[in-house]
Amino acid sequence: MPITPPDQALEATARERLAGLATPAGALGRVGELGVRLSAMLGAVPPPELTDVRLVVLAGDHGVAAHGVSAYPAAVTPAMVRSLLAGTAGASALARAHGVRVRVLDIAVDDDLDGVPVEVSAHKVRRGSGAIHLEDALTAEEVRRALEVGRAVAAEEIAGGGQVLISGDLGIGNTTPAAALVAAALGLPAEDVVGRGTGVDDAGLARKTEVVGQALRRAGDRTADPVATLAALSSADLAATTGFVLAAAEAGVPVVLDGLMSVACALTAERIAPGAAAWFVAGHRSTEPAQSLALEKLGLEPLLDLGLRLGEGSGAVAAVPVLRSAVALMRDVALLSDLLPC
Ligand SMILES: O=C(O)c1ccc[n+]([C@@H]2O[C@H](COP(=O)([O-])O)[C@@H](O)[C@H]2O)c1
Ligand SMILES: Cc1cc2nc[nH]c2cc1C
Repeated sequence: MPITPPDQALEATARERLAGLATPAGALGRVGELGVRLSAMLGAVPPPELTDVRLVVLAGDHGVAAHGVSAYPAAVTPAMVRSLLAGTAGASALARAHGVRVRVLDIAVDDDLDGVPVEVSAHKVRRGSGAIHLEDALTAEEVRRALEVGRAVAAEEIAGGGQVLISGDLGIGNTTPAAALVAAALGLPAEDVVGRGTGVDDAGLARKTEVVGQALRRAGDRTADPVATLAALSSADLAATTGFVLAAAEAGVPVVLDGLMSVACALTAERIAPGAAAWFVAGHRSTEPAQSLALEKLGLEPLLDLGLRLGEGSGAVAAVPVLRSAVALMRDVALLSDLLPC
């Protein structure tokens, strides 16, 4: 589906309102710019209060995790799914602090998740995804299903009243396929995109760079096509995340992007449907180099830069108060013309 950009006329009206506020010209800096963008995206000047912001964490495991690319074992993935469900993960704490709803979905966790509510795995595509340096992450049919799952979940959240969506990720090893997606999209070598993820040492970083390089060579010229790239180099959870952000952009609903996984999928969505990035707000800058490279390509400047590298949607959730600040300024500040005698 083609992307309809945010309303240009509303953006112009919002820009006029910002210029007329009882502040020195430009004094609201990028918060003012965000207020203008949110007005256009949310369809009103001033924009409505953000009372319904929704985080969906799409979890999955990755074949590369068995090849020395992470500082942690794959057993962490199901453990953190349970923690998110219990409300004890980092993103849970931030979401509670900032009034953000959290939904956790098992898209490709390599575990039965016994005892976890069945709806958490209702959209499961498969257990784990292929080790991308040795085999394709997904079949073409699995890519199609994962994209569809992500789209369906976004549609559910929008139908339920979500004004702003956030995609969160969870899965040991996922910074390896995400870095590969960015390298493929930007035509960069492995050395430029690979970071330390959960904190691998120098030997781990070298292994990870080799894995990404091998994966890119294996994918060959399929990287010219974004959907073929998802089959070769991503995972079911990353393909679902791509479908999630794509469907939000198609529906004209803003998405606050998080760290590397969220931004790699946003970049893939922009490759599939040019113009999607107009609906994305960069929540924060991750420490992963590929995230910054992808944000630059998307033309997005992150709101926060706090050295976060947690994932789970945490950086995007931390940025929600900045979005609410932008909305409050657009709504509640007087016009200078109303304060000055004529
Ligand atoms: O959001 C990020 O940019 C980010 C950067 C580093 C690590 N993470 C999280 O850590 C896990 C992946 O790290 P790794 O080293 O196992 O590839 C995964 O669960 C992510 O949510 C997330
Ligand atoms: C403990 C832990 C929590 C996480 N949350 C997202 N990725 C993670 C990775 C680890 C290792």
